[in-house]
Amino acid sequence: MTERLTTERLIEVDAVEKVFTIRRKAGRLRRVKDEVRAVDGISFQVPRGEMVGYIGPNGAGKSTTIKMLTGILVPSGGRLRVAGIDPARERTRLARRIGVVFGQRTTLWWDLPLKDSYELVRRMYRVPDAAYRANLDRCVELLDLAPLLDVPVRQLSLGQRMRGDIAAALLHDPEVLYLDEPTIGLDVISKARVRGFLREVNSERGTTVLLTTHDLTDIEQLCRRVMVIDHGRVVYDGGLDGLRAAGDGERTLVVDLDRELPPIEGIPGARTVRVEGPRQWLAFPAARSAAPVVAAVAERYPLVDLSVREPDIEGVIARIYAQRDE
Ligand SMILES: Nc1ncnc2c1ncn2[C@@H]1O[C@H](COP(=O)(O)OP(=O)(O)OP(=O)(O)O)[C@@H](O)[C@H]1O
Repeated sequence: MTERLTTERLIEVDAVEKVFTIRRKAGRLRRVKDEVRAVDGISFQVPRGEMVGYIGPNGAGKSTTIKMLTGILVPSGGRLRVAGIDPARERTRLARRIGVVFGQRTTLWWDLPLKDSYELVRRMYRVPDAAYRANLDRCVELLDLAPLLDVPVRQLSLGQRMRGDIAAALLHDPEVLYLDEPTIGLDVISKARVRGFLREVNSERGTTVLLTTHDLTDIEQLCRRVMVIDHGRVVYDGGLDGLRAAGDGERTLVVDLDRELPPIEGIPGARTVRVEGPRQWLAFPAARSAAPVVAAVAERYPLVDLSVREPDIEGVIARIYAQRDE
């Protein structure tokens, strides 16, 4: 039973802290120590097979968390387990079970053709031949890598290199994939390709994914669950819909009336924010149901058509950060 539970919760983070001590000059000779609490008591769990967004403003502690989850950094406090392994203690054993992509830098060998980098990964992780072939073929096909295999990494464009990096992280069949900004700097088409591939990896292979990004479209398209971190603490952990509500966001009811009319008035819990000809926009709290607003409008106005728009997630998150800073 215990074994089952530990394998189900693939990532376990319990009251984890990371404090950096930095020394800075204070006057001509004196140096003082400053402490930066990069991660300040974070707890969460990720079950096997989930794809979770891990977002937050610059300096929130996202990369530090991922570095602790890979074993690169040792936590100052708390407890971490990935696939039942303590990352800092057994970094090498863990490396066989995880894949990591840091969007800002490559893990590939700069001067080698892509396929030689992959060969090195195969040897490093002692990937059995059949599994290596199958994984490589799949990545080459889905990430369109065939024309790039003989090209030295340094000659690849950012988008090509990113696809190459993602493939390298998956050749040894990791159970967990950490992605730190995997779509940074990519054009629209490359982003779509990378997202499609990640969706496939998660749904077909059941790979658990922790995704850090500043591009909220990544989150909207890939993750059902999102964690928001700010000043080293988790300030939200839940579904995207709940996030919209938590940010005190508003949804918008767009109604088409059968003719131009003055702004709609007297709808409980809603206010008209825009009028364009026969079309009007009414804002209401994201956490509330649209049904009573629709019913109240339909009762008193000649309603022809309607739609409900979700709050813009970017605005919602900006509001959450602003609330925290207040
Ligand atoms: N090696 C280090 N030494 C000292 N301070 C550090 C170190 N690494 C990170 N920090 C500090 O810890 C805090 C969290 O940094 P981290 O890189 O984890 O943030 P982030 O959420 O990944 O930000 P970004 O979105 O900008 O990548 C920041 O204040 C950063 O300056």
